Amino acid sequence: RRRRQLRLPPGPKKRPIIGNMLDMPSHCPWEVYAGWAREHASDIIHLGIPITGTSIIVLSSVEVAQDLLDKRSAMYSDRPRFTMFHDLLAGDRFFGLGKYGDTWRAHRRLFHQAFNGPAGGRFHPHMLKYAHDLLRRLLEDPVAYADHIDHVIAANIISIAYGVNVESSNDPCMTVTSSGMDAVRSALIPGRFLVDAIPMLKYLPAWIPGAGFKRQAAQWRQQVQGMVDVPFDTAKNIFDGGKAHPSFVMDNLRELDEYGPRRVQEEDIKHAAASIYGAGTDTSRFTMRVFIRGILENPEAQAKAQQEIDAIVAPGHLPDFSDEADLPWVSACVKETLRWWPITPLGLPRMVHGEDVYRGYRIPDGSIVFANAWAMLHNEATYPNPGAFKPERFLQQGKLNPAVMDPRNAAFGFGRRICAGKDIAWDILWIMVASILATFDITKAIGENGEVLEPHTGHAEELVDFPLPFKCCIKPRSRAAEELIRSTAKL
Ligand code: HEM
Repeated sequence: RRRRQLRLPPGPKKRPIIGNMLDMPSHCPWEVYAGWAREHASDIIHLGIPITGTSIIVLSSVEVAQDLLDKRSAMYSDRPRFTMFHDLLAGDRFFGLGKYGDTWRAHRRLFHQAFNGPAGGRFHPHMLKYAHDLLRRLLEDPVAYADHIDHVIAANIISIAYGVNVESSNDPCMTVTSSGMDAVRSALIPGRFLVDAIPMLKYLPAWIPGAGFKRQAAQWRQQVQGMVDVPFDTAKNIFDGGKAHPSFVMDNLRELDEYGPRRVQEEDIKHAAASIYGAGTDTSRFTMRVFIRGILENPEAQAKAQQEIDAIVAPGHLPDFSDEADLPWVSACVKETLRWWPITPLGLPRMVHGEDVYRGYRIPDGSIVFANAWAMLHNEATYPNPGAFKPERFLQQGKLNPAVMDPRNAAFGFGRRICAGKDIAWDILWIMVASILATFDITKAIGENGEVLEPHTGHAEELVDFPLPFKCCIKPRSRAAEELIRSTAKL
């Protein structure tokens, strides 16, 4: 009872019954939340809607996020449930959005074995091959750069997950996964389905007028099933035919063959593999788009990174992972990309289990918690002039400056549910950024009358926040760069 008398964290004034219902931002909520945190001088704020029983906590500093999501992870590691997505579509099969329980633990373990730290190095040859494929595509058709990034990232992730080589966007592995992701994205749009606010509606029969969401859910369920089954079955057929390319699925199938289902289950391999695609594709491809957008803001950074590459990488060669330690400018560009425009600005939501007390404030049981990565990565005190794309902020005397917070500490989340692919995500981004900087100049597009076209600032706010495609000019740096790209081995 004493706990219940404690104050909630500060936040915008609540009206009777509806609380903050009318305050809920529909546009860039991360910026609005950061403004409220400043206004109330508190890096933990609360929003509530008593009539629906909704309680939202927003964390705006790395310190509070670590205190709660890391140090009290037993209470803060679950995800909220959305009736449309969880009950009618996908259940807990995608562990990143699923319950904090045994399935999550089993899938997370498989990820850990495959991707954490040095383990992810096994996939460097895949990443290098696809980075070179991107260069070839950019050379042939630079205008469609965004499509090439989308294709190559998706193909790269499929090859890491399944060991299947997809060359064209019409490959069934590519079309089913992309259609499955469309369904996942659509089902998770906040506020789109009444059934998320009134879960009882899920019991309506599908034929009843007004129950169109159930028919929609049935169609999306099939798309999601295709995304889970088709690439896995393709990989299994190749594996059963006696070939095994290094990949998440084939490595685990081999383990299943050797040790039986004691250590790993086929269903877990299959669903965890779908999570690699589900969680890794949009995040990585949109972050690459942010990189291109950022470089347009700061041509000097591009020139500096290129000078560094020219000094370190031998003529006639492209950057490789072994160059990473000697290319701090390239790493600074990737860090600044993650900081400048975090594509998951509010991370992925958590749900609190049990009443908690923090800094004298009451955190109600069942609250939804957002770690506002955008606020942390745009904090003036940590990153002066945060709205500018300035990779140099991470450098001191030509080296990475350890005193400046690594944006990975916020961009990939916190605690036990921190991004399970953060190490390979970094590697995929790093090698693509290094390869592009080594061979291309990216500049603003030129209009018909020779005028410089400023890239628009439009962005899409879905599950992730990302720049809508913008025009730019991507040209090989020299004849030698062009020849180097043409000389790379085809997939
Ligand atoms: C730039 C690329 C990426 C960004 C910015 C990113 C960001 C995030 C964030 C913010 C979370 C939520 C963490 C939390 O709740 O605290 C997350 C979760 C996750 N990410 Fe990533 N991610 C990226 C790439 C990837 C890749 C390539 C993979 C797969 C190989 C991946 C797999 C996952 C999974 C499975 C989860 C759920 C973890 C769990 O709930 O236990 N991510 N990611």
